[in-house]
Amino acid sequence: MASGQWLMKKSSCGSDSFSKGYENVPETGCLSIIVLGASGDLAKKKTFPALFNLYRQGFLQSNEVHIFGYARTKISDEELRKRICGYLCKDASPDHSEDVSKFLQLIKYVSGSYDTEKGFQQLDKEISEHELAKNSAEGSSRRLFYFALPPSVYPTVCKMIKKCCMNKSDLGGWTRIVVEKPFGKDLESSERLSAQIGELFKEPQIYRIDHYLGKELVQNMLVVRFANRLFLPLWNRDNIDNVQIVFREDFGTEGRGGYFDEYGIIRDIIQNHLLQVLCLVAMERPVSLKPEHIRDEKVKVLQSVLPIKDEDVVLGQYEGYRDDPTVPNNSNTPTFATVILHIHNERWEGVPFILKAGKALSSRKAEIRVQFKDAPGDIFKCKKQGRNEIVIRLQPSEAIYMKLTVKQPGLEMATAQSELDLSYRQRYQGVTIPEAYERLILDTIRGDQQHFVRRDELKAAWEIFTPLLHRIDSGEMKPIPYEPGSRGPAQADELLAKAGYVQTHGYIWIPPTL
Ligand SMILES: NC(=O)C1=CN([C@@H]2O[C@H](COP(=O)(O)OP(=O)(O)OC[C@H]3O[C@@H](n4cnc5c(N)ncnc54)[C@H](OP(=O)(O)O)[C@@H]3O)[C@@H](O)[C@H]2O)C=CC1
Ligand SMILES: O=C1O[C@H](COP(=O)(O)O)[C@@H](O)[C@H](O)[C@H]1O
Repeated sequence: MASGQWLMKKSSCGSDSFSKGYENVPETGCLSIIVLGASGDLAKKKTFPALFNLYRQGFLQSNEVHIFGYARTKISDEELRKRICGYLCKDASPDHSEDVSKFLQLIKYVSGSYDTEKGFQQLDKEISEHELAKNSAEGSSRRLFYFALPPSVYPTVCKMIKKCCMNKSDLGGWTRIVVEKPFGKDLESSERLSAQIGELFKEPQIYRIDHYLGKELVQNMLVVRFANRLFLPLWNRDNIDNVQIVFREDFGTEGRGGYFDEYGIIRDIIQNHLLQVLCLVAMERPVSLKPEHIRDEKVKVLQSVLPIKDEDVVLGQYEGYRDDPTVPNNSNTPTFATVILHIHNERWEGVPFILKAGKALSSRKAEIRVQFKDAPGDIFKCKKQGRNEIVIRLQPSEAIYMKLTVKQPGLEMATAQSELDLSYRQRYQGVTIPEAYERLILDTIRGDQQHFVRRDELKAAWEIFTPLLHRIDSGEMKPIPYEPGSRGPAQADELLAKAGYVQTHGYIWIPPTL
């Protein structure tokens, strides 16, 4: 098995005001990872593959770790292993297959319901047996519960864990829970869910996962902003004209229509993933890299966002979305939205933050595009060629590039748009960029909450979007139909132009090839 391919320093920022009493948690020793909802889609596609990659790279040691799948479906250990096997070995090299079979042997399945004690007592028995087999002193081991489950069952599952499966943390070990989005449907339901979970678990035990916070280039945002003298004086309303944070998918809801129709694109992508990215683009410099210092700054940005105006919103629904039998024929759910947010503070007053997300569009990509103002006193008459932009391409083809105006090589004094380009595939050849889930699961084991959403952040995020969401839910605001495979409704581009975004016509960034 290869040892860690990607460099990760042991967290030095686990202790903070929220973590009092948790500073001395052991980072070695018996570890049980319990995947609740192990029979489901997320578990097989993301959770187990992330655990496998951590195992393969030596971050999970077979002499310490045991993995339990839990769900109602009655299947054997072997059946669960078969279900997930195909998702583990995408690049099936020969040494890889040995790792796969060793990893699969670490997995045990327990079947039980989510609202009765019997199954959880059985689960506790299995975990304890494993802990005993690893000679772990009672209570000194670590138990990580990953909720790959619909949020409707979170409260009962939390109760059952609290009642039947807790590690005795006062003896040095810990119990942590990782909860997936969506955390509620609006401010009220989210607060209710938070209160229910909060009665049973303390904040340092709760990891609200937003997998966009685990993406390499999202994590790079703070470094680019705060470690480069170049950007420090420019990152404000005096120099930046507008910011776009864009998510595009070139496929529709595909088999998830029932889930999606209840939530829509704003709850699925914008209120969580894109808003978290916005926080990192807009926040002030944190006092340090301690999780609470970072999260404090994120909350301040969210609390400075002004109420959303109707004229700053364009909604869309792709044609054919309602053909899905699990989607009602009269669905008002947006599959596309452009929403402009305004941040009322000294740094950002007057700068539109344009959040755009859509399904069934012409391409798949996620990026942050920071567009600078025009250079004053344009002696080259090059204004029409476009503005300076820094683009952070989250996916695909991770890259950071800066669009600049330069002299066109040749005898003429002509200008052209070009770029300074840091394309990861070219610059970091042979380096594997970890999957977001991989990195975040490792953080939960290490007790680092920096890249997880704190309860007050979540509340502030819902406060921004709840009034708009209620107007959509009640049918007061309607999505405009758009053709699948298109850019979305034309009105969204008109809104962009109105917000001040200037498109560089004729310029296309092409990821460099090796
Ligand atoms: N799938 C994805 O790509 C993503 C999912 N998520 C979130 O992750 C969580 C899990 O998602 P996903 O795996 O897709 O969900 P699934 O619908 O596949 O559900 C997971 C498991 O939960 C159990 N389950 C399903 N519905 C119910 C119900 N109504 N009551 C009780 N148990 C139920 C089922 O197990 P059994 O019947 O065997 O008990 C199922 O296998 C959700 O919160 C989702 O929003 C977040 C990001 C991406
Ligand atoms: O959370 C979600 O994210 C995926 C997109 O994730 P990505 O890492 O592939 O960008 C999206 O398809 C899904 O609808 C949403 O629930």
